[in-house]
Amino acid sequence: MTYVVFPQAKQLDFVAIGRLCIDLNANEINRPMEETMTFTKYVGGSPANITIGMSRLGMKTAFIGKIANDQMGRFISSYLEKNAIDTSNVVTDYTGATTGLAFTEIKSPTDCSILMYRDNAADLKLMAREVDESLIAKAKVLLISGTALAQSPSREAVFQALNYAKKHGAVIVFDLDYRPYTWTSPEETAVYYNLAAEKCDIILGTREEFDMMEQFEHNPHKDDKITAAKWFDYAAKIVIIKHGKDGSIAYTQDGIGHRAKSFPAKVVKTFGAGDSYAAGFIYGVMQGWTLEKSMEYGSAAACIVISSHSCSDAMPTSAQVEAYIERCNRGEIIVS
Ligand SMILES: Nc1ncnc2c1ncn2[C@@H]1O[C@H](COP(=O)(O)OP(=O)(O)OP(=O)(O)O)[C@@H](O)[C@H]1O
Ligand SMILES: O=C(O)C[C@@H](O)[C@H](O)C(=O)CO
Repeated sequence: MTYVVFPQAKQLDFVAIGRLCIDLNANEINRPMEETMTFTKYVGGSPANITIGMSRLGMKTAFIGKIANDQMGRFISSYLEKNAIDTSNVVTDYTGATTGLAFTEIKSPTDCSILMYRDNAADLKLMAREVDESLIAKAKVLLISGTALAQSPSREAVFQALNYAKKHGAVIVFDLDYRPYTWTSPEETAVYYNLAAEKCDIILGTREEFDMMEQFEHNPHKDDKITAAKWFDYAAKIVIIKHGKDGSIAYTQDGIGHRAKSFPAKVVKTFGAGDSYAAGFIYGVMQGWTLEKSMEYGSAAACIVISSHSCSDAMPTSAQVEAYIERCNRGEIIVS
């Protein structure tokens, strides 16, 4: 059963818009930030990570975003280029904005948090007029991510990208990626998330992210099926609700909830799971696979990333995902 039809004639597989930043991941893991002395630098930001993941899986990708006019900004653009991502629409800020930094604290494999430095962040300065219509016109998929909606002018840039994607028939994917620190109030957040979600074909988020969007609605038991059903009255064809290590469920317009098996992982840290899952899942549905197989692929990609130190750098190739699934099937990954 095909739930989403991708415009196959287009030359670019995937373009994402939004956050490009730096992750500084603690080297001394299993201790609090107060006791952490050294960090390793990686490219970060959820949509950037997903694009890197798509590129590693062999897709033709591009990114739309804004970087600071400094060494960090140049590090980000050169990393994207090394990963075969088209950066022609990654523009540079000249107002003195800085690159967002995410210091990650890894207290234990299940207790991780992110300490953000995002004042005057360059990625949120992207303007609607800087979004290249011709790039979106040639893309099969546009991915938006919620954090870029948090402030103007980046918010308008995302809505402009959505207009172009609709005009040119790209499939639109919304990764909710809710990071409270860049928003001013829960009401503002819910309003803009809902406005954007109305336009999207595939919506991916955690239960908690959908709870945030539903704060003015009646879903007392946080029922995934009720959550998903709302979006089928708009543009959605697939709504995925993620539940961490308990896996995920994908709802389709026919009311069916599709579940896939999840895999064991020797977890180093939990962040990055959602980004690698998104890359693996979108890759799968673009190959014409069943939702179950695509979700399984996303889950295996997520396991690889959460078993690693980084998010972006650990994004797997197809060979790595397939090898991981085979190792799991042979019972070689045992989690104590
Ligand atoms: N501990 C785990 N063990 C195995 N698989 C996991 C684990 N945590 C997450 N996953 C896989 O990754 C998918 C996405 O994880 P999760 O629901 O935590 O997303 P997320 O909250 O968006 O991630 P992130 O922490 O990157 O924001 C899950 O559906 C599951 O397949
Ligand atoms: O910007 C953030 O919120 C942190 C990201 O850079 C980090 O890579 C992550 O959280 C992955 O999902």
